[in-house]
Amino acid sequence: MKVSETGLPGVLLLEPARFGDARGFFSESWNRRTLAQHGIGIDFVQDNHSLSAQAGTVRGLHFQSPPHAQAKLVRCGRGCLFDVAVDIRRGSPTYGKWVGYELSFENGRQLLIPEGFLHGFVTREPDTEICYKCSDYYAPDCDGAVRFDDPDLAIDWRLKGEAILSDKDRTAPLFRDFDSPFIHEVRT
Ligand SMILES: Cc1cn([C@H]2C[C@H](O)[C@@H](COP(=O)(O)OP(=O)(O)O[C@H]3O[C@@H](C)C(=O)[C@@H](O)[C@H]3O)O2)c(=O)[nH]c1=O
Repeated sequence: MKVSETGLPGVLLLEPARFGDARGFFSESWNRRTLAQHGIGIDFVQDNHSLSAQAGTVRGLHFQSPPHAQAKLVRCGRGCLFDVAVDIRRGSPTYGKWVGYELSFENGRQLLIPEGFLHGFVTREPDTEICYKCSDYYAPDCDGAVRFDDPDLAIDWRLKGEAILSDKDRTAPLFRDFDSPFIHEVRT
């Protein structure tokens, strides 16, 4: 397992080992002990899986507020997607900054997104599946969103045409009108 830091402290890129043979490959997609050896001790309680039929489908940018904030460990089960995390911890030196990585069935990469970040993705291929572990249960009352194409966030989604969106995501608030429930904790 290779673990790399990203431009946002706490957001990590994980590359689990793959063991290829004549049949295909084997890979441990999640191993609590291996992650603990890398200092990642998140207690995941829910696995999510969604399919997006068309390339250019955007889901996000989403979060759940405390007390049901979620850390997420994201991977692509089929196809290819561009996965994005945005720091929304007020007072953070990287508040409003984003990172994005291509996660695909081919590359097997995973993105670890802690609490206090927006999460979203765009699919690059038809019939793309995303699988992610969450550290808290779905809590619709704590569900929130920010517009994926917000001009202040200026995320480069590299979309070729119009994004395919849910009604919720189409009407999400702009970042400047968004009152983040997260505060950056300074560790001494
Ligand atoms: C997220 C979620 C949704 N649902 C239901 C609610 C709704 O009827 C249906 C579709 O929900 P949504 O439109 O919110 O699904 P989607 O737009 O895929 O939402 C997801 O987007 C990505 C980017 C995330 O990071 C996730 O946390 C989640 O917010 O599924 C659950 O039952 N459990 C869940 O955990």
